[in-house]
Amino acid sequence: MKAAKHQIADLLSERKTEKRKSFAVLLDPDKINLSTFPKFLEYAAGHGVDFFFVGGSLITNYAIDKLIAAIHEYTRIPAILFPGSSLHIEPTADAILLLSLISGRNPELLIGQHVIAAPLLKRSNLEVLPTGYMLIESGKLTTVSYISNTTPLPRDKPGIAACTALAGEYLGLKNIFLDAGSGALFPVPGETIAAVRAAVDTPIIVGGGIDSYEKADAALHAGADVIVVGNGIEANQELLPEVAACVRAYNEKLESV
Ligand SMILES: CC(C)=CCC/C(C)=C/CC/C(C)=C/CC/C(C)=C/COP(=O)(O)OP(=O)(O)O
Ligand SMILES: O=P(O)(O)OC[C@@H](O)CO
Ligand SMILES: [Mg+2]
Repeated sequence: MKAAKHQIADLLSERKTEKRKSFAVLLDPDKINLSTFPKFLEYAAGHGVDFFFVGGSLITNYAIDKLIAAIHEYTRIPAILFPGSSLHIEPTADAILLLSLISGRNPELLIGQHVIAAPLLKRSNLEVLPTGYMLIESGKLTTVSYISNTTPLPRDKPGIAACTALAGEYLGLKNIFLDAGSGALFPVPGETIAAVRAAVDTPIIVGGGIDSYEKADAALHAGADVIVVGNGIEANQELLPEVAACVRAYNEKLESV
């Protein structure tokens, strides 16, 4: 096997050790207007976004390559694929969250798509980030739950989430992603994040329904390492500097201790 790239994995694990938090913006390829995108990219870079996650459960507009090219042209922010299927692999991205949907029992999303993706990933120069992906019930049926044909974990059972994450870590997954689902009514509960934080040593990514400073802050305090925001910023771009300020405030507080 050719030498693997570890840049983003190393960054995530260093930041986790230093308890420094990161902010990822989810870009839905179906919702990006390429003519206004450069302006948005400069705005995001100016406010200190750490990562772009690029993807969706269902993508109908196959312009991921153009989106990645613009990210590289206008920013130095890593473009990380967040794929719903092996059709969403774009080799010009910097990395890919190789999700295994461990909260579900759909073999296609535990290992099936990965077998199809493996030779493409090997040929690409993508950094592979093996990630245990867990859906948490969030008050409504989300696109990802419907498309994946899986039942999310109950939101009042942090113990099940902790055991699932721990099993994922024992299986060798290097990150845990707790997702309430895009546009969730309720974000992942703090108790669930805290239980998973206590169970595993991996970086924890948290997303779904984070649409305010307070919700971002609650997730960070519960133990999230990376906060992901998509829909909230699509609806109101002012949310981007708000969440960025929340992550920055958390990190600055650390430095002053
Ligand atoms: C192995 C490879 C390459 C792919 C499979 C990856 C797996 C297991 C995916 C799990 C299931 C899945 C469909 C994940 C998609 C997650 C995602 C990018 C969500 C973003 O939000 P949307 O669900 O698109 O919500 P909207 O309806 O708001 O657009
Ligand atoms: O769009 P939102 O609700 O911010 O969710 C982001 C991401 O975690 C969804 O997979
Ligand atoms: Mg989408």
